[in-house]
Parts: sequence; C-alpha cells; structure tokens
Amino acid sequence: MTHAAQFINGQWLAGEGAEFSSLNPAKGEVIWSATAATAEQVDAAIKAAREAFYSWTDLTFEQRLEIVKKFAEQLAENKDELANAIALETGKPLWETATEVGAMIGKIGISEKAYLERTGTVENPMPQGRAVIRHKAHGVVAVFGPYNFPGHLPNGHIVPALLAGNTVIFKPSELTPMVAELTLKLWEKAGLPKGVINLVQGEVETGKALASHRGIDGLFFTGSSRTGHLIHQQYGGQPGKILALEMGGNNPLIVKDAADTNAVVHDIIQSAFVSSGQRCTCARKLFLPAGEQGDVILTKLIEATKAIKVGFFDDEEQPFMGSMISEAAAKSMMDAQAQLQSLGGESLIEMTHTAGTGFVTPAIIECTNITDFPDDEHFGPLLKVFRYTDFDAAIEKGNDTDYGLSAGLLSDNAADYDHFLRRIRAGIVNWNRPITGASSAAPFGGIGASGNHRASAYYAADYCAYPVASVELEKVAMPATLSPGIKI
Ligand SMILES: NC(=O)c1ccc[n+]([C@@H]2O[C@H](COP(=O)([O-])OP(=O)(O)OC[C@H]3O[C@@H](n4cnc5c(N)ncnc54)[C@H](O)[C@@H]3O)[C@@H](O)[C@H]2O)c1
Ligand SMILES: O=CCC[C@H](NC(=O)CCC(=O)O)C(=O)O
Repeated sequence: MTHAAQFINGQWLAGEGAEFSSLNPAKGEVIWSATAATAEQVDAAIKAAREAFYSWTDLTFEQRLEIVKKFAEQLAENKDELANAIALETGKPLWETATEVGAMIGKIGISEKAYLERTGTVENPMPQGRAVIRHKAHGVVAVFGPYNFPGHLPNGHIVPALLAGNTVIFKPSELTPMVAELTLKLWEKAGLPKGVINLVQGEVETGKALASHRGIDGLFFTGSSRTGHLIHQQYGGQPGKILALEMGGNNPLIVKDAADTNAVVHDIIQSAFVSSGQRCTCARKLFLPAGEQGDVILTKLIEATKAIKVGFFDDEEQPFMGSMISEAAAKSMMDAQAQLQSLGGESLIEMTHTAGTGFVTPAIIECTNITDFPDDEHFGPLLKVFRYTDFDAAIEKGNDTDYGLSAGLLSDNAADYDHFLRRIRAGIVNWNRPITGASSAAPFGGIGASGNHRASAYYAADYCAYPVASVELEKVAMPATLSPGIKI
C-alpha cells in the first residue's frame, strides 16, 4: 500500500497514478516511494485552492503573516530533521543544507518587508477625496520547484504568494518528494487553513496536468530552461495570466588583474564547484588572461581543485562537495566532458564517476581552441577554461550565450569593473565575490533563456500581486467646477 503523499484540501491522500521513487543518490538506495497525482487529483487540488481563496485573501495581511510566522517557528523547531532530509535526498553536505533551512526561515522576514515596501498600500490626499494604490492576489497559483534547493527555492515562491493572499498548488521536483512532503507537514502544523496550500507529487505527467490546467491564475517556476520553455507552451495562449520563469544559466567569470591569487582561486572554486556545480548561478566558463599571471592562477586552481573533499553528506569531517542528485546526472556530466574532449577540449583535471552513485569529482577542461562551443548549461562540477588576450573579446565571449543569469569579474581595477558592468548581459553581476550565494534581500533573476523578466527573491512580491489604483470619496458629491458644456 503506497503512502499518502498528496496533500489536497487539508488531507493526505495516495496518488492514483504511477508509482515513483526517490533515491539517496550517494548510495543508490530507495528512500521514499509513492504514487503520482493524476490529472483528476490535480483538478481536485485546484478546486480546493479556489474554494479556500476568498477566506484566505480576505484575512488582513497581519493575520496571514501570523500563520506564516508559525511556519517559520516550525522550520526552526525542525531544522535538523529538514536539513537531514534535504541532505539525504540530494546528496548535499549537511553544512550546506543547514544553510538552506536558514534561508527558508530568513525568507519570511524578507518577504514581509518586500510585500510592504513593494506591494503594500499607498494613500495620497486629493483635492476631492484620496488616491489609493492597493495590491490584490491573483488567485490560485501553481509553484514548480527544482531539486537543487528543494526547500529554499519553492519556499521563495510559496511564502510571498501566501502573504499576498494567493492560494497555492505546489508541484515539487520528482527527485525530491520527501523534502516536499516534510515541508508541507510543517505548513500543516503551522495551522494553514485547508486548501490554502496543496501538494501534488509526481513526474512529468503531473507537472503537465498542472501547467496546462486553465483553472490556475498564475504559475511560478524554477527549473531548467528546457522545462521552462515547455511550461511556457503548456501555459500558453493566456496573456492575461502571470508567469514567472526562473531558469538556468551558462555563466561567465572573468579574471583580470588581481594581486591575491589565493583569493582568486577561492572565488573560482566557490563559484564553480559549490553544491557540486548544481546551482543555477555557478560559473561555467572561466576566462583567464594568457601569460604568466593566468598560468600561476591556473596552476593553483588545479592544485586546489584536486584537493577538494568530495564525500557523504553526513561525514564527520564535512566534504565541500557531496553526491550529485542522481547517477543519471553524474553520467550526463561525464557525457558533457566527453563531448567537449571530442570537440578539442583538453582536460586539465578529468572528471571521474563512481558507478551506481551520483558521485563525480570536480573537473576542469581547457576549451580555448573549441571553435563551435556548445551553449549548454552543464549542471555539475565541470569548469570550462578559456585563455584570452583582449578584455573586450573575453566579455564578448562571456556574452555569447542565450542565457543571462550571473556573471563576475575578479580584478583589482575599478575601471575594469565599471566597463564590465556596462557590457555584460546578466541579472546578477558581481565584482571580486563568488557568483554563487545570491542574497534573498535583492532581486534574483536573469534575462534571455534564464528568465522572463520576473525576478524572484526580493522582487517575488511583484509577481505575487497585481496593483489596483483607486480614486475615492466617502460620499457622492459635485465637483468644485464642472466640465465645459454640462449643466446640472
Ligand atoms: N534561476 C533560478 O532561480 C534557478 C534556481 C535553481 C535551479 N535552476 C535551474 O533548474 C535546473 C535544475 O533543476 P531541475 O532539474 O529540477 O529542473 P527541471 O526543469 O527538470 O524541473 C523543474 C520542475 O518542473 C517539473 N517538470 C519537468 N518537466 C516538466 C514538463 N515537461 N512539464 C511540466 N513540468 C515539468 C519538474 O517536475 C520540477 O518540478 C537547472 O537548469 C538550474 O539552472 C534555476
Ligand atoms: O540554483 C540556483 C539558486 C542559487 C542561489 N540563489 C539564491 O538563493 C537566490 C536568493 C533567493 O532566491 O532567495 C545562489 O545564488 O547560490
């Protein structure tokens, strides 16, 4: 008998679709299995969310906030259990998943501030009456989450959506259903009324049923560019509805004149290999100057990369990198490496894979001489190096991508940064800092194949509500002067 993994209208139900499972990718062992939500169950979840909408949205902001703060308390009380579940299901080390739960808790205060500052109520007196700007919830919104931050990133849509007064259908990644189930149990314990949040679990068919359902009023997606494009089609033909797409990147990091080579190497490693390269913001293309300065950095980088500790999420001496999400993901990185080698790439450190697991070692491949470089997001620890002689040409090559999520410059020269900032095309542009680890207190989003100009994090408030402008007077009254040509 499959366990009840769907949360619809305040009840835990078994899915009526196909069975699917989640693995501990570090060991290849099944840790969770259940049956998927069918299209009929997705429909029931949307109906429940619709029924719950008015009573939820009619609460004051403060009343909704009170319940959301109870969720934050639940997160704090259960932080070790949740961090452990994220680590077990994704392979990420515990030091990192503890940070993820911390970010989930921090999201509540940040979303409260963002709601009030960006979408609150503004009132101005007028000669007759007042002008008021208010914001209203869209209605029932669907949230799609990725596997790499199975707690933090869906939470970044769910919390602002609920605070704004929407009701939610959450479709998590099929690779991290256990974390989603645990998170929903914490929402339930927080006392969220039935139907306000619903969980539909399953693989692509469940996702399609939700994205193509005409009963949703908004869709907030974080995931790959490929899926984002498919969802854009499934949801298509509804220009009156909100769609926020947070997608992948093919992110450049350029090194120019920086004196502290250890710091340069640190920022490269933190940009390219954190989370085993499974962050949308990870540096994928590293541009190093040709000549001695670049040679010294590359030698140190190779040495430091070889020394990166890769290990189990719960190793007492914590590794920097854990397992990737799955053996399939690990194999896809090995395939990407082989493809680049066949195009003329020269492996400076070759990636290796432990069969039956998601473990790979971090790799660096020199790609300077590849003429037909593929514009693919390699979502893992495979850093491509390019040597350059001309800064503008490096920036141009950094921009030579359909994506535009993050980019960085490591240089001690402020004029270089000023130039870089003006030329580079990305939503996150950093200077002498890693390009991963973005703040939830800032907007987070990209352009081109990385997003549809609906930045998340601090700006998520914007896509969770629509503005209503009113001019108001307590009683019907004649204006002080009448328009020409009328007599009353
Ligand atoms: N920009 C950002 O904020 C951001 C953040 C994290 C991850 N990402 C990106 O996410 C990707 C990694 O996450 P992932 O592999 O879980 O993403 P994914 O695109 O495979 O899945 C995302 C969600 O879409 C659902 N889905 C998959 N195929 C679908 C389909 N055909 N129809 C409807 N729903 C479908 C999945 O079940 C999941 O819930 C990377 O590309 C990464 O760059 C982007
Ligand atoms: O994998 C993609 C997200 C990476 C992460 N970004 C954020 O956490 C953005 C902040 C937020 O959404 O609150 C990173 O930059 O490392």
